[in-house]
Amino acid sequence: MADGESNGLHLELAPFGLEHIYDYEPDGHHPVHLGDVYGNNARYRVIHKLGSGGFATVWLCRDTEAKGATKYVALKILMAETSSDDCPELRVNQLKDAHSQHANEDNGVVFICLPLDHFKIHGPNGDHISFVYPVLGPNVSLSLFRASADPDNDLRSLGLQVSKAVKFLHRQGICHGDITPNNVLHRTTGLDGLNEDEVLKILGSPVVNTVLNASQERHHGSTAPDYLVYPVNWCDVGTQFISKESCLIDFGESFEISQPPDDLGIPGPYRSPELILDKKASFGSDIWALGCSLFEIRTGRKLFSPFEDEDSEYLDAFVQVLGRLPEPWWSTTWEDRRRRYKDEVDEQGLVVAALASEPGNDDQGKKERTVHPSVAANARSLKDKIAPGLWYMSGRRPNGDRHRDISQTEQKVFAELLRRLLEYKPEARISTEDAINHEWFRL
Ligand SMILES: Nc1ncnc2c1ncn2[C@@H]1O[C@H](COP(=O)(O)OP(=O)(O)OP(=O)(O)O)[C@@H](O)[C@H]1O
Repeated sequence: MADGESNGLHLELAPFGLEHIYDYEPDGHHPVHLGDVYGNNARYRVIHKLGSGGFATVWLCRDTEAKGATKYVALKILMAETSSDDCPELRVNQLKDAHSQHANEDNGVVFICLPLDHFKIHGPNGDHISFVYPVLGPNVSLSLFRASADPDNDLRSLGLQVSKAVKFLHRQGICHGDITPNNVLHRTTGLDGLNEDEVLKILGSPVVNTVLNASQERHHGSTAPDYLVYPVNWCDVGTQFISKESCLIDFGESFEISQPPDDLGIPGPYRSPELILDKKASFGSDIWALGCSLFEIRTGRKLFSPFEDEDSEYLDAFVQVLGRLPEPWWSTTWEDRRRRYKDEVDEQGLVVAALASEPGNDDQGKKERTVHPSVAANARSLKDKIAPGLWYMSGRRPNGDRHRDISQTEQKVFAELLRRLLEYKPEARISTEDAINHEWFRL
């Protein structure tokens, strides 16, 4: 029941899907309650929660100054400690300017979530930079699969939209730094113009989780809210409100190409080899993450998802599918390699396990053949990885998994695109400019 003890507070109900209660302290999250108002002239009134991440909470608000029809917006409130005047998320303002200069071009900016407004909130935990964004829906997920008459085409189209968004960013000299399917959300449609009751009927009424102190009583401090709010559950929202158009969010890891950071907070499955081995971030690391994301969008599965979330396990997963790493990574930089793999590859160019018990060894492979068919456990190429097709796992309903084959032709063409996005050396990877002209997007 308890969810973090550091500020002495805990939650009455399960903490799943909620921000950490211990992040409600000085420099942390701003405490928000339903009905609160923010912005100039108290313009934005909170009516629901849309989500939270490691650095922010995101709220559904009614824009009370909208003329004519009702209008809803998403209010993203950054933690105070990430609200510096040079915080990466402010880069979206720069993109907004670039957008107004190139408004009429088909340049991918429509697939980037640009702010409508921004301001600071002064609260008990500090000053919080806050952005007003359009209200977006779920990340690329079952929703589309549920609704689509032609999921193959729709998923490729989503892939093209993300690629175009990244192309636009790179043209502006900006790397996103955190390209993952979690940061690609569907746009919503049909909410503006409805009254608040109607919107809550569609999205579900907010459910709250009371914050308690060590004596199991409601707390009375100012740094935490009285309750946390569970976010909208998009699985229960009618697909007619979820558009087939997508939008890239979260610029919290973004950087100018001229000033790359020493590392990125991007999750393991999307980290490129040069990020892991040389701590180098560049356009190339975005392209690698785009390749992993396109695979996941199209197949519903992660391309690289070792059992343990550790660098060496990811490198292992790469060489199983993509072959030996180039030098000096293979012989020098990846210290654990010699323990795992022989120096030489086999006659087909595949890596050879050094020990009988290591991944890549056939005996190990045989044991793994009993796993779920969506897991291409013995895949030794990108085509092998794609071969199990599109899978959506439903943790919610028994037998709720959904499957769809991917044609042999598409497997071959898609593997060819991924191979070019996932070249080991970042400078050898295809640019987004060339990627969007690839045959896969025209199937
Ligand atoms: N404009 C939006 N409309 C609807 N929901 C949104 C919007 N922006 C963000 N969200 C939801 O809020 C969650 C957190 O947002 P975001 O990823 O931008 O926060 P963060 O703290 O910067 O994230 P992270 O820890 O993932 O880097 C998202 O995963 C998404 O579910």
